[in-house]
Amino acid sequence: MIRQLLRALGPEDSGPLKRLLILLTAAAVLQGVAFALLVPLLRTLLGPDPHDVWPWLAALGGCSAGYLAVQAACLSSGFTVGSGLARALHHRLADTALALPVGWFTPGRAAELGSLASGSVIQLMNVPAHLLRPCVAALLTPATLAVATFFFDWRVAVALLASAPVLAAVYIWSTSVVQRLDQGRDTASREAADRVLEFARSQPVLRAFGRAAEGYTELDDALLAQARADRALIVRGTPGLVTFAFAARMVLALILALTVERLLDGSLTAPTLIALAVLAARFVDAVSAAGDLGAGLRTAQNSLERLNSVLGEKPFPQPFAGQRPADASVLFSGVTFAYPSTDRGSESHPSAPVLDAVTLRLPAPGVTALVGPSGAGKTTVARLLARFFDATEGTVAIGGVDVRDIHPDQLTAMVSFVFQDVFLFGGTIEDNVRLGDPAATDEQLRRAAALAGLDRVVTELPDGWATRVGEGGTALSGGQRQRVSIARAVLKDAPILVLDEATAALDPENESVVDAAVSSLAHEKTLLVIAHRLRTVQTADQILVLEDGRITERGTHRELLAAGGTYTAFWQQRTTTEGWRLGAAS
Ligand SMILES: Nc1ncnc2c1ncn2[C@@H]1O[C@H](COP(=O)(O)OP(=O)(O)OP(=O)(O)O)[C@@H](O)[C@H]1O
Repeated sequence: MIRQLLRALGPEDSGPLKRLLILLTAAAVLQGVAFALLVPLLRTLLGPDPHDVWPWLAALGGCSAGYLAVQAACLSSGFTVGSGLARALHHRLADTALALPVGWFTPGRAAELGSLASGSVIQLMNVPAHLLRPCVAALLTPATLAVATFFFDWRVAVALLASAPVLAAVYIWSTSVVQRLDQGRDTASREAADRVLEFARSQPVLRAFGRAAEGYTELDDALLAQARADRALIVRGTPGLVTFAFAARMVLALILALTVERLLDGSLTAPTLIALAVLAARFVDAVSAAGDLGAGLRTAQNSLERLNSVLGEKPFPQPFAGQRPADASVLFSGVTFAYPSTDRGSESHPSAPVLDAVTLRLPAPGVTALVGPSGAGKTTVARLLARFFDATEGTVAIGGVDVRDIHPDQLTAMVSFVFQDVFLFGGTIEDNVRLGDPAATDEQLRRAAALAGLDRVVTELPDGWATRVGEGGTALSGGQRQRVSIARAVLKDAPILVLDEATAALDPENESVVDAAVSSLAHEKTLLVIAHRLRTVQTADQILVLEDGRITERGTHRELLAAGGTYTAFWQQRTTTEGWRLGAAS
C-alpha cells in the first residue's frame, strides 16, 4: 500500500509522506514503550516497596509526553500530507491525461478519469489524514510490546511473537475477501452510474418510443447487480472480520492461561501477572484495531490500483525536438489501422483493421473530398491525420515529415477540426469561437463568423455574441452549434482544415454559405472534406472513394462519373434524394 502510494506520487512529491511515516513510526514505538513501562510500574506499586515507583512514573510521564508531542505533529502533518497528496495526484492525473493520445479518451475512460479525480483521490486523501496513523500504530505498537515483554517474561514474549504469523494469515485472508468483493462492488457501482447517466441522457428517445414509464432494463439490471454486490460484501465479508477479532481474543486467552499457569507453579508473582495481563490486553486491542481498519485500507488500495493503472498508461511517444514540415500537404503511405479495443480499464488489444493499406495525398492548397458508405473509415482517416492514434502500419506525413516526428504543439497548430459531434463549452458564443485563437482581433473574429455564416445567427440573437450557449451548447439549434464550431476552426487559421460532415446539420441556405467558405479557403489551405452533400464534393480538386477501409476510386467529379463506378452510384442516389428533398420543400 505504502509502496503503491509512493509510486502514485512519484519521487518528487513523496518526501512529505516519507517524513510522516517516520513520525508515525516514532509515535507507535513511544506508545508501545509507554504501555510496556506499566509492567515495572504496576509490579513495583503492588510489590513490597511501592515507594520505588517514582522513577518508573517519571519514565512513563516522559514517554507519554513525548508520545503526545509526536502524535500532535502526526495529526497536523497527516492533514497537510493528505491535501498535498490530493493536489499531487490531481497534477499527475492531468499530466498523464495530457500526454495520452486523444484517441484514448473513449466515453468510458473519460468517465473513469472523472471518477478517479473526484472519488478516488478524495478517498486516498484520507489515507495519510485518517487511516495511516492507526494502521502504523496497530502494527508497530504490538511489535514494540512483544519485544519489551522479553525484559519481563521471555515465555510470554515468545507466545506473543508466535501469535503474529497466525494473526497475519487470518488478517490477509479476511481482508483479501473484502478486497475482492469490494472490487466487484466498485465495478457494479460504476456500471450503475453509467446506466443512470445514459438513462437521463436518453429520455427524449425513451419518451418518443413510449419506454419511459416501464423504465429500461439495462438500468434495472445494473441497479440490481449493484444491490447484489453490496449484499455480498456485507454477507461474505463479515465472517472474515469476525474471525480476525476472534483470533485476536484467542491470543489474549492464551497469554492469560500461560501467565496463570506460571503463577500457580510459583515462577510469577501476582503483581507481575496483573502487569503482563494489562500488557497483553493492550497488545490485543492494538492488533484488533488493524482488523477494523483492514476493510478501509483494502478499499483505498483498490482505488490506488485503478489510479496507478491510469498513471501507468503509456504516453504517446513524442519527438524530443521535432522536425518542421516543409508545407501543409498530407501523405498517407500504405496506412493500415486497427482501433485498440475499448474495454473498461486500461488493457487494450487491437481489433479488426479499419483501414487497409491506404495511400492518399492531400495537396496544399486544395480541396479533397472523402466519400464512402457509413463505417468505411472516413473519420478514422481524419483522426490519423491529426495523430489521435498512430497508424498500425505505414506512415502519415505532413509536409514530408512523419507526424510522429512533429512536435505535438506544432502538429496542433497545423491542423484544425470541425467534428461530426460538435462540442461547445458552457460560456458565450464569443468564448466558444475565441477558443480557436484567444488572441484574435475583433476583425479576425468577424471574418471567421462571416465565413461560417455565424454572423447572421449573432445578429438575430438578442444577446448577440454574449449569448450563452448552455451546457454543451444545448441553448442553440444543431445548425447554430455547427456554425459556431466552423467559425472556431476558421479562426484558428491552421493550414490544414478537416471538415467532418460539417454541413450535416445545416439547411440548404446556410450550407451554401459553408460551401462558399470552403471555396474561399481552398486557395490558401489544405482542406479535407468528409461530406455526403453534393455541392462540396462536386467542386473538390480530387475525390477519394473509401469502401471497407480501402481507397477504391480517385479523381475529379467528371472523371469519376465517366468511370461509372461506386461514385456514380453515390451521385445518382444523392441526386435523387436531394432532388426529392428540394422538390418537397418547394
Ligand atoms: N474509437 C473507436 N474504437 C473502436 N472502433 C471504432 C472507433 N471509432 C470508429 N470505430 C469503427 O471503425 C469503423 C470506421 O469508423 P469511421 O467513423 O471511421 O467510419 P465513417 O466512414 O466515418 O462512418 P460515418 O460516415 O458513419 O461517420 C467503424 O466500423 C466503427 O465502428
